[in-house]
Amino acid sequence: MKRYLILEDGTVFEGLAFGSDKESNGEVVFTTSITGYQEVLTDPSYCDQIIVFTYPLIGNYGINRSDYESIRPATSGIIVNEQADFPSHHEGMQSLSSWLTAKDIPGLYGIDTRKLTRKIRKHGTLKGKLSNSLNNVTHIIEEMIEMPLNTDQVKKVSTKTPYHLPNSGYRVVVVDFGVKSGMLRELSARNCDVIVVPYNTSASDIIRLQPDGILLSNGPGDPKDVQCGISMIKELLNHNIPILGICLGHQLLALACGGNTEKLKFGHRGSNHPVKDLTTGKIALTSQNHGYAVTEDSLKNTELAFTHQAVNDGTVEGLKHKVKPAFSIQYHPEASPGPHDSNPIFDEFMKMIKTTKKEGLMIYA
Ligand SMILES: NC(=O)CC[C@H](N)C(=O)O
Repeated sequence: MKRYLILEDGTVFEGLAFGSDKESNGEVVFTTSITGYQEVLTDPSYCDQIIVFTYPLIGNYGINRSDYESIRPATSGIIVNEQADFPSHHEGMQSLSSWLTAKDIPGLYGIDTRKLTRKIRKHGTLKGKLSNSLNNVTHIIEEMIEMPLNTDQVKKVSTKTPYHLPNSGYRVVVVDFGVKSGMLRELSARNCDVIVVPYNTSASDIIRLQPDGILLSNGPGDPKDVQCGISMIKELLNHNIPILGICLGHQLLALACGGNTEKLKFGHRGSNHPVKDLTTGKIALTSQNHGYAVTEDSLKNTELAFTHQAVNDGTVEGLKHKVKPAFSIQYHPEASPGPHDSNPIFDEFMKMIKTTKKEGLMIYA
C-alpha cells in the first residue's frame, strides 16, 4: 500500500506503508542512531513526533523483551529507508512491522531519508502527516500550517499513580515527566529504593516520602509547558536534598533556578553526540534526544555553573548548582540506546547523596 508524508511546507514524499494503517500527525524529527530503534520508539520523550531514522536499514533484529523504555509507545510514526521483513536475532520475538501494527503506530518506508533529513536540517523540524492518500492535500497542508504544534505532552505520558520499586539502599524519588525505564534500572542496580511519582506531585508530598535523593526525569514537549514541575523544583531546592535532572529534568531545573530555554532548529537525536566536561576537558560520546536547550546567556542570572557543553554546536549540556546539592545533564547517562561513557553520572549522584547525608544537611520539615 502506498503511503505519503505530507509536510507543512508543501513537500510530499511517496513511499510504502508498514505497521498500522492509521494516519497520524506529528513533528518530524530525525535520529542518527544506527541501532536501538526499539528504545527510541518506546522513549516517552518522542511523544507526538514522527521519527526519521537516517540509518538506511531498520528492524533487522526485530523487537525483543528487554529493550523497552516504556510499555506504551507514544511516538506518532516512523520513517525509514528500508525495513527488515525477516529479522534475525536470538532474542527477537516479532518483526518491527508487526509490533508497529500491534501498537497502532504507522510506518513509511522506501523514501529518500537523506533528502528528508537535509530538508529538516535546512528548515528546522517540520510538522507533518503520514497519510494513506493525497486527497485534499491542499486542505491538509493548510490545516497543518494553522494548527500550532502541541508541546504539552507530559501529562499524557507520566504515571497517574505513584509506584514503588523496593530495595535496601538510598531512597530516590523519581519525578516521572515521561521516564525511561533505563533510569530506573540504573538506580535499582545501585540498590536504590525507588519511588516513582506523577509529574504534578506537590513538593511537600515528595518531602513526606523522606527521599535521600530526587531524580527529575526526561520527558516530551516544551519544558515551559510544565509549570507545576518548575514550581515543585523551586520548592524542593529549599530542602537540600540531592537532585539529579536528566534531559527535560535538566531543563526544568534551569527554569526553576531562573534560567531560560529555547527551541533548537532541529535538535540533537542520536547515539554519538560528543559532550565536553568543562572541568576536566574530557569528551564523552553521549546518547541524546532533545529539541530544546538551556540558553547559555540566561545562566548569568542564576546560581548555576555551566559544566558540560555540546562539541557540535556549543549548546549547554550540563549544569551544577553553586550552593545546593543539585546537578543536571541534557543527555542520557542510562544510554539506551547509546555509548556508556556517561554512566558514572549515576555514581556521582550516589556520592552526592552519601556526602549530603553524612553532613546531615537534608531538611524534611
Ligand atoms: N529527552 C528529553 O527529556 C527531551 C526534553 C525535551 N522534551 C526536549 O525535546 O528538549
